[in-house]
Amino acid sequence: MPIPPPPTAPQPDPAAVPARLVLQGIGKVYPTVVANDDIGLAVRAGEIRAILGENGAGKSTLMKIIYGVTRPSCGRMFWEGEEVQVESPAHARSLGIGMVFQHFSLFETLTVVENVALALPGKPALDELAQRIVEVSARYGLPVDPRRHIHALSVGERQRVEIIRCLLQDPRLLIMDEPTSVLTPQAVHKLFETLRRLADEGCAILYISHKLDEIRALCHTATVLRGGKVTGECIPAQETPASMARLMIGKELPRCEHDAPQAGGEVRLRLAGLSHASDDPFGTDLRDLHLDVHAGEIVGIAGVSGNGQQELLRVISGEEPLAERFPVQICGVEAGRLSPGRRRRLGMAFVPEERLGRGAVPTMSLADNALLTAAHNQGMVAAGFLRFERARAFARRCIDDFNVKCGGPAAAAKSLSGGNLQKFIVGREILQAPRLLVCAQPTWGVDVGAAAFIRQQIIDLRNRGCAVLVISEELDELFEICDRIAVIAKGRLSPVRAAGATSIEDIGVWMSGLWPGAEHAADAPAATETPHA
Ligand SMILES: Nc1ncnc2c1ncn2[C@@H]1O[C@H](COP(=O)(O)OP(=O)(O)OP(=O)(O)O)[C@@H](O)[C@H]1O
Repeated sequence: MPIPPPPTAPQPDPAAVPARLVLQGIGKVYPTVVANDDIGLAVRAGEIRAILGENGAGKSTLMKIIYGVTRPSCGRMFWEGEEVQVESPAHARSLGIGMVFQHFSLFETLTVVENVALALPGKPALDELAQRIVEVSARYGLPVDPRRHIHALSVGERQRVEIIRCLLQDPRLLIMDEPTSVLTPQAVHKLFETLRRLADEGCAILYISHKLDEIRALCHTATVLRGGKVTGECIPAQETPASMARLMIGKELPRCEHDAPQAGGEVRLRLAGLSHASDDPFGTDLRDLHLDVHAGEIVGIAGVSGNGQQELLRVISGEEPLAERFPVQICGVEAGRLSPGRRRRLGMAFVPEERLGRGAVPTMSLADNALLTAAHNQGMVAAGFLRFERARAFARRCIDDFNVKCGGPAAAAKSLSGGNLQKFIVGREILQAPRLLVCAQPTWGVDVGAAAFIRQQIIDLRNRGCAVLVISEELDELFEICDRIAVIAKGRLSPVRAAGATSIEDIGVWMSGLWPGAEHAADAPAATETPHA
């Protein structure tokens, strides 16, 4: 992703500006872990402060305490000089605290406008509110349609709803927990302009992100957490991404090692003229997609969220079977009508973009979540009986090999920090030694050290002969790991280019639907492929 320009807002003079929020000695103890330990922190009007830390460092817990979602085990909190105990999110909102969550807090069966109405005091008229949503979304470059149902939105679109809902409340302290993880570069740019404007108007902002470039470009100050404790502070503009990564993880960042792809591998995934009408009236129809992914290569599909990625993933995974067999071919088998389980038995593994709900069942243990996708090929079923000890052992391997910080195989999926759950899900799929891995946003919300580790695991898997398809909005990531890259826009697939023969800038232009020959795309189909390298 291109680095947005440095902050234009002057850094507030700490002596002159009163602290809006002060925390003293905040602690939070869960049964298996001390999530926050004696945390002190202050944020002033007009200040944008980053909260940095590895997955599981305690950032979200601290933000949930400020927003009244979780009670601290100890410590004191002062809001504009007065000591407060925030009882609930409604209480936080009445003080002027708004929060954009990492995991969406939206009701799936309600529309955008109904969700927003729930967060506002009183009973706002829905038509008027819908109009305000349209205005705010246009002003801040966060397009959403207020009449759509949440379940029909991509994660990127849901995140826009969360941000708009927050902005409509005119917050005096805005907490953003990884707000840009699935936004496009243009939307990130717009969001930063908005945040700078809010800060200029006196709003204090606490900003959590694993994207160190963004933190350098946006934030005036940063507090670093490690193991639940404050381990340092810095001024991001005076640091490099590498020096901030060192502050966070306490060591140098590993670099991915990427050899040339193996030539001539067999086709493990073929889309053979895949067309599919979305059953959601606001969804994107897939139009005549052609793509081959070979053993021993990683193919990336870039694109702005909401351009057919969700529909494509459902059709490939089998969540939405087709009427015909041939348009989706997995490991040589025409699989368009097969169930997800049958496709997995052909050798496919799958990392969906939503980790809670699709990737894992929040209330189930990690061991039970391992059973859900790995039962058959990891010997967890014998004579019709489930072998729970095998599920526990496999979950333990995922935890150990992917360095998942958690209470063990019996921990509920929802008790893990976002990045740790992502590591678990990616580990669960990779450790099944698939012949084809399809993954969406594989490092969403994962800290820099763990993201580098996951990318290396994907590359190693490809080196062992697996075919990998990665669907992601992170162009940097796609260029780091992919051998070939295509773009999906308005349900069509661009030509596929060798990653070394194209650039982030070209792919960025293609993401708006403008690739060579695209002007004829409305009538002419078949995106052509460059030969497999
Ligand atoms: N409800 C809970 N029950 C038990 N443990 C929890 C719960 N919520 C969080 N934890 C644990 O507290 C620790 C801190 O988690 P937290 O979500 O605050 O980390 P984080 O820094 O926000 O991580 P990430 O960057 O991955 O989102 C983790 O070890 C997590 O497993």
